[in-house]
Amino acid sequence: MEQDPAIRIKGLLTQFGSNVIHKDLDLNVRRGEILGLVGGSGSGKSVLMNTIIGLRRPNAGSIEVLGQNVDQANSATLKWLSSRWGVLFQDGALFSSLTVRQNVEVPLKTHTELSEHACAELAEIKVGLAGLPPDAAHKYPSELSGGMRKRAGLARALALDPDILFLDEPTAGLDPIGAASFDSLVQELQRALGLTILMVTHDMDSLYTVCDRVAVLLDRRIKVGTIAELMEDSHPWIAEYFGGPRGRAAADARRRVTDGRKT
Ligand SMILES: Nc1ncnc2c1ncn2[C@@H]1O[C@H](COP(=O)(O)OP(=O)(O)OP(=O)(O)O)[C@@H](O)[C@H]1O
Repeated sequence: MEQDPAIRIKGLLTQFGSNVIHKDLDLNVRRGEILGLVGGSGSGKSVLMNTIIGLRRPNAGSIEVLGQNVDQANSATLKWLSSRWGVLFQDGALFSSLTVRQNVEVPLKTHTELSEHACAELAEIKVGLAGLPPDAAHKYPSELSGGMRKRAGLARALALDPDILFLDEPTAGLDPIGAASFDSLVQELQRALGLTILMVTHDMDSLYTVCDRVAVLLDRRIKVGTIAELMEDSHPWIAEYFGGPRGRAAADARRRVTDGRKT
């Protein structure tokens, strides 16, 4: 029997005035998978993520995360849920007046009764887990490169050992080497920690390299499948997305890597 999904969305309606963003949208995110979320600009990817994490109430429909109904959750349940998920916002969303270590300590101090010393030690472990050198813990966000800021945001998202990670365009703005190394980190963390990951991305290489399945936000609803399955889809946007020049280039690059491993 299939396990309950980590996230179950049923019949979601999202609208701003007369502007309908999602309608009759269904989505199951399986436990332990890395699901990429793609869609045209303005199709509602960020709004969907914000709705799943309770920052916005759906106009209709239901959202369950780890078996709890988010839209009807009381503040205690929401607090519990927010300790079970970690979020990496697009710009890292770090507090600029706090060092990296202090940023990572924020969720620890909000959600646990740990001592100052234990919070500091745990925060430093998470900084290392996110692939940052130890001295980065004492730096301010303004002293870090874009890639390091993303890793610092990731360290904070991992602070409470979450079950689910939400990543909003984690490789945007990174050079190809930085992006590839971030992708590897995400994959390693998923395997080591058994995380469920929902990742909004426009990065074709990330989709091919790290995602188990891809959810396409299209015409206010979601179509989900492996890339191979989606490539069989006749919808013109999906065909162009995966069969267009960037999609083909990413597929070729992936094939070369896989062939290289076999020889
Ligand atoms: N607070 C708001 N009030 C009114 N409209 C909003 C609000 N937030 C988002 N929207 C609208 O919802 C739609 C979806 O926005 P969203 O930011 O989720 O798109 P997206 O798919 O993440 O786009 P991109 O890939 O460009 O970041 C857009 O048309 C946007 O203008």
